[in-house]
Amino acid sequence: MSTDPAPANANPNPNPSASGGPPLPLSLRGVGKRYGSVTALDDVSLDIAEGEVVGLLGHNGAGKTTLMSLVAGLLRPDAGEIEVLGVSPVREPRRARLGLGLAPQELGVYPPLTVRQNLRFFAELAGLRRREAERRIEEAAAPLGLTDLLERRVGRLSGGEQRRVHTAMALLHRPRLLLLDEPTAGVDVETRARLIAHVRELAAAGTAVCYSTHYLGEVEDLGASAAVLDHGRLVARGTVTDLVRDHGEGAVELTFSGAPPPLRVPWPVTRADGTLRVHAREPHLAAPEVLAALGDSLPRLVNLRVLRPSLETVFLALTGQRPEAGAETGAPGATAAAAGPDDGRGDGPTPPAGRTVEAGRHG
Ligand SMILES: Nc1ncnc2c1ncn2[C@@H]1O[C@H](COP(=O)(O)OP(=O)(O)OP(=O)(O)O)[C@@H](O)[C@H]1O
Repeated sequence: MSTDPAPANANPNPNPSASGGPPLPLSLRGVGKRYGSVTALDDVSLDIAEGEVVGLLGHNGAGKTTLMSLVAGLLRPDAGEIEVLGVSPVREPRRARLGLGLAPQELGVYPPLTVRQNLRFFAELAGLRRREAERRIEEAAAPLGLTDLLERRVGRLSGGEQRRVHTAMALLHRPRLLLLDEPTAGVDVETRARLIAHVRELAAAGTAVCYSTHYLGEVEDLGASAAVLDHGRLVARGTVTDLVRDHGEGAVELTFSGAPPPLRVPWPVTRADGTLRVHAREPHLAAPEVLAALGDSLPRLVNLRVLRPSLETVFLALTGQRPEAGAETGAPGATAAAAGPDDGRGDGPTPPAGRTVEAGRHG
């Protein structure tokens, strides 16, 4: 994964509507949502401007799907205000829906019907007349590589092809706000590249896109900015460059056979799921000293990774866990074996809430 890409669509003015411009494609203010005793979203404020792609990041259960469902009017918020192009999906759900397209995480295709019949059905639901619908079907199918599959039954398509059909359905009425909930889950490299290229084209033409994913590389490929949810709270929002500057500490990551040993180094150390992370601004320079500090435990070291500041280390710093789905199986946050204060050298970051410094030498 490369770092510091030039964000193609960073939003210089986060809230044009507040300065008297046209309404934003999406505006959330203090939005909260609970399911019984579970707080799925807590005081979330987020804007998406015309032509902006926002990569919505967060671990399983962070609140991404809930956010999209609220915006699409499928759920009602318990607190706060949502506007889609200036229209409230709570007060005027039908009008708000006209401006948005949603491709939910769960596939919503009808296997016995052909691709064209599936798309036609959704075009009709979106209120398109027959001739217009046929034009839009061709228009949505081509960039997603579906033209040659239009007369095939969806049930006979591969999983990745079905997901492309599912995505095309959300595009038929040319929405100004597009909500894509993990659109590349389970698709191959080619489908992913095609989808990302098309999202970039749509954004270049002015579509605002909220794109949830567990693959951080996609945020950079999309030229997107990022919004990070952690336990229902929006913990970061900005361009990749800004987030890396503000939160992108580096780390030396060590994996051992058996339990990680205690480690005395002049940088903060955290442990999560059997992995030690030594947090240093220049991890490649810290690595030799970290190795030397292992002493008798060195033969048990099975992997060492130098994590240069990137969106991945931003995510780690903010959530305490790796980004990939299923990469971490433990509970969020790191477990402290022994707490100790920062050494005050200034080259190690202060771990955020939810992570505990394990052992830092006082120097
Ligand atoms: N219908 C529901 N009833 C009760 N709890 C729910 C319901 N839907 C979601 N939750 C809970 O709300 C929280 C947020 O879930 P949500 O599906 O929005 O997360 P997510 O970020 O989309 O996760 P994933 O990456 O797994 O799709 C989780 O704790 C989840 O268990």
